[in-house]
Amino acid sequence: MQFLTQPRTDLTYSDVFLVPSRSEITSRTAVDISAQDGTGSQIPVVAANMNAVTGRRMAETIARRGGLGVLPQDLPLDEVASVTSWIKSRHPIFETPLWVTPQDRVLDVLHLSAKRNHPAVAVIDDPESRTFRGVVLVTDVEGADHFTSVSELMRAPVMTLGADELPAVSTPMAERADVLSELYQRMHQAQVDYAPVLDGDRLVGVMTLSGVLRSSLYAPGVDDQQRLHVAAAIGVNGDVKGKAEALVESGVDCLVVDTAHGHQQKMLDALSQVSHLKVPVVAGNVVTADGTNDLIDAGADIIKVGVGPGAMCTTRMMTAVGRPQLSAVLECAAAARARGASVWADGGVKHPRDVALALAAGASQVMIGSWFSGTYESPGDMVVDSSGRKYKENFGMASSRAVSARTREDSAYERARKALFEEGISGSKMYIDPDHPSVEDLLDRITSGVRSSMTYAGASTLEEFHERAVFGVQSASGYEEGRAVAQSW
Ligand SMILES: NC(=O)C1=CN([C@@H]2O[C@H](COP(=O)(O)OP(=O)(O)OC[C@H]3O[C@@H](n4cnc5c(N)ncnc54)[C@H](OP(=O)(O)O)[C@@H]3O)[C@@H](O)[C@H]2O)C=CC1
Ligand SMILES: Nc1nc2c(ncn2[C@@H]2O[C@H](COP(=O)(O)O)[C@@H](O)[C@H]2O)c(=O)[nH]1
Ligand SMILES: [K+]
Repeated sequence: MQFLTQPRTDLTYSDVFLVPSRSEITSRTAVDISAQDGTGSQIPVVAANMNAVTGRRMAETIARRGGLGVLPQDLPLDEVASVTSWIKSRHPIFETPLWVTPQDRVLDVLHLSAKRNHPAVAVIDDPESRTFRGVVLVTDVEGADHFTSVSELMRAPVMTLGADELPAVSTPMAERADVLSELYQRMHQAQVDYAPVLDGDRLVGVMTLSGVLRSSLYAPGVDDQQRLHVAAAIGVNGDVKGKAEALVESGVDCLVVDTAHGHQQKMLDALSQVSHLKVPVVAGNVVTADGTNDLIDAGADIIKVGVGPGAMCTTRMMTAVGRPQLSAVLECAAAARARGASVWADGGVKHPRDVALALAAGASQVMIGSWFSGTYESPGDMVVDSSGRKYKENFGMASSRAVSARTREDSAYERARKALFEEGISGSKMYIDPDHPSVEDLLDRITSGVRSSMTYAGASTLEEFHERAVFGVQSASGYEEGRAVAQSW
């Protein structure tokens, strides 16, 4: 990468733009956006290890589209093991259905319908047999009496699919896309946007119309047994070796050792406890070449970069410590690349352009928290405000809310002591974008933005994107000029 003119100050994403250059790439779909950092991610997007961001649904959904979810360090080990085995039992192509039984009520359907962006909930006899009975449309339950039973509203689906009609995950991508594009046409013509997938009379999945399209475009992120992959985080305290080994034993594919100040002795000690593990080890957070080199020396494969850019983060206001994120990524990526290691750019991403900039600056992947918390798939409950807008609550991992939950078992004194060092906000409303309510909608926007950005630079891989990128520094009005104008001036 290069700058048009060498900057004299540290910069963040909004401070820069990318200059287009001559391109031989004929289509935005012809570029490869898989991450080359040993994680097997097919798109360079990671869901952050934050309690309000990544749970089982987020990790599953993002892996099906080629990204990676990191389960937070606050989940007990047995819970991580159960979530991991659940994710690994999900189908890499069929979407996971929301289901109720005929005895359930409208209330149950309404509660479930906020969990995924599906237009219907399947009805099965019972969770063991999973014998398929019909569907309840979300539009049918809206406005219905909350205690009406599912059996009264249930209807036959317009279309069902046999599991053997759909391609297997081992089917080559081009062949898979052919089958799925035909299926898309069939569903579109029949005006069907939701089809249960059956094996005999057993419900094994669903395909939504947008899911069919996505499965033809995105390859899932899988382990060596073709099961969806997942990462998990640990902190630097306690029995790091024991915890890390237990996570890997339970099937976690990538380990993230995470603390606010990654360039500290406790982190180096923690890394010495986990470098024998046969999964990629990510460590952070740091913002300097020195920090990057020390963590690589201690055994990390991937360095997580970012102090203070996070939307829930008050570190810079509390301590003045951190560094504008683009410069942090540039410096750490250069250091890591010189050692054959990689960096993840963590925090501060609000638009697809920020992802493109981090990748152009040399990151192998980009970690996103708050933006993803305002989606159907994040773990929080959907709340409706007084004006009828839907939102979810988000909070920082160093906020009093997270710290008081994390230190539940400590003595009152220890809890009070730890509560003093609050570096995050406890309550933030993340509104659901009505046009892009699902994390998959956000992934569509991010990946199409990145693909397009790469072709403007004439790059067919992320490696070439980093090599060819030309950055310019812009004024605040330069940034403003790039924004769309929603009404006349
Ligand atoms: N990327 C970022 O900018 C930041 C991210 N976070 C996130 O918050 C979560 C909690 O992290 P964390 O607060 O590190 O908690 P951890 O539970 O991981 O513990 C951090 C340990 O490091 C010690 N420590 C020494 N110096 C510092 C320091 N400057 N800041 C924090 N701990 C320090 C602490 O000791 P003692 O308590 O005795 O001081 C404690 O033992 C993580 O998910 C982290 O990623 C938090 C802040 C910034
Ligand atoms: N200083 C703090 N940083 C935090 C806290 N919780 C999370 N984080 C960091 O933010 C990123 C995600 O950034 P976002 O802009 O996408 O939300 C996350 O991965 C952490 O590194 C916190 O309480 N304080
Ligand atoms: K911030």
